[in-house]
Amino acid sequence: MFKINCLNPIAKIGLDNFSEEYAITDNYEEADAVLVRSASVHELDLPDSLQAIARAGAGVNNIPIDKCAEKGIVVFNTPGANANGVKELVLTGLFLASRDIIGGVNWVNSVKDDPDVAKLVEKNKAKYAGIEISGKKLGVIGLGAIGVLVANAAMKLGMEVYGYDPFISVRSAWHLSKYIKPSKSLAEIYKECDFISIHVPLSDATQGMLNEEAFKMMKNGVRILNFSRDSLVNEEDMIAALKVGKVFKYVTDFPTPKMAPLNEVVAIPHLGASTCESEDNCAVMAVSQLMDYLENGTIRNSVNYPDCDNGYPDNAGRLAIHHKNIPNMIGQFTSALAQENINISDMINKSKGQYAYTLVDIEIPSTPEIKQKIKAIEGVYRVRIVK
Ligand SMILES: NC(=O)c1ccc[n+]([C@@H]2O[C@H](COP(=O)([O-])OP(=O)(O)OC[C@H]3O[C@@H](n4cnc5c(N)ncnc54)[C@H](O)[C@@H]3O)[C@@H](O)[C@H]2O)c1
Ligand SMILES: O=C(O)CC[C@@H](O)C(=O)O
Repeated sequence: MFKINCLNPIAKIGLDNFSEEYAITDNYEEADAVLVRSASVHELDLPDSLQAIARAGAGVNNIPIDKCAEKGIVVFNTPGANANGVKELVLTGLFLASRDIIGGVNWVNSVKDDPDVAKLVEKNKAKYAGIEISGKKLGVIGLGAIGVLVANAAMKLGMEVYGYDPFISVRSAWHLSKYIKPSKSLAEIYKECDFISIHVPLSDATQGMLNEEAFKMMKNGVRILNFSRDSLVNEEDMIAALKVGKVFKYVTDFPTPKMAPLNEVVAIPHLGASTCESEDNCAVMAVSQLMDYLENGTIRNSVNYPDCDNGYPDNAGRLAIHHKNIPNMIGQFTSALAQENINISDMINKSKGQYAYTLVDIEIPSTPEIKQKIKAIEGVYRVRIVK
């Protein structure tokens, strides 16, 4: 029986896919695997029972992925599963940034009981006027699952779209419209674009990338959209740029105490992935990946371990070994098994950065003694008996 703990509410359609071999537990400390959305795992201990964490979503900055890797805990996410939900809100954001729609609606609410409201509207509406997005230049930074959908959709709405992503995947490149202009530098995006939307993961490399230096290069009155993570933007620098009108509107899915009260900021309560469809897609994908990992040792869409699939374990035994990606690990595994006169019937080894993963199928059922022998090898983080 595998015990699953949910750190956030997870869509029922996903949880319903767990077979009777699984039980949902309220006790994180005894969980074999955890499902999470935005709850932070950084402050939590990682119990020895924990084998996997599945993020029902894209961003994994709420999970200590290296610490997990070193304990042999595989961290999954669900690439693309909520991308359409986010894209639709980004399109909404483009329109909210083009005229002061929120300011105007709030003002109408403040005068709604006035019998002369219709006259007041005609007298005051100019304050909330703006521009059309058609014909304007949009810069999309990060052309992954979301960025590509945003770029293609904005192009269809008549925008001239520039895209920047030095690490674009083949899959994304396939899906990107040929009408999107590839930018060679961020500077080109900053200098050319009337609207800029950022779709990169938060990391040491991207933290604070929209800062004073970047704003200096931008057009006066640029509109900036951030549906990725708050600290991609340097808050003080953004506030300064808003005050002088360098940035006309900042639309963000991540309100902060300093940003939320500003008139030039449209602060949305992290709603990007909050649609029935996105929540269902993420839950179904996360649960499927967890089950395949727990039952077969298969890794799909992990952010700290490599993809690795040796199918259903149809030999007598299977060991899943998490280890450092250094020379002579496989040699030591095979020697250890040979010393016990155990024949290997199949084996697969994959690596991702400094971490590696080996699935070894053997001709006898795995035992705690075999597990212990492999675990004793220097550089091994975890050994799991799959079968
Ligand atoms: N608001 C929400 O509810 C919501 C929902 C989903 C995702 N997100 C956020 O959006 C981010 C993107 O999601 P996604 O599904 O498109 O992820 P993704 O992994 O498919 O795409 C990210 C893209 O950013 C690119 N990239 C990385 N560093 C870059 C850099 N320095 N400059 C330019 N491009 C760079 C990568 O090459 C990749 O193509 C997530 O990491 C998450 O933080 C927010
Ligand atoms: O789960 C959510 O609501 C937010 C998800 C989103 O921020 C993500 O990175 O996928």
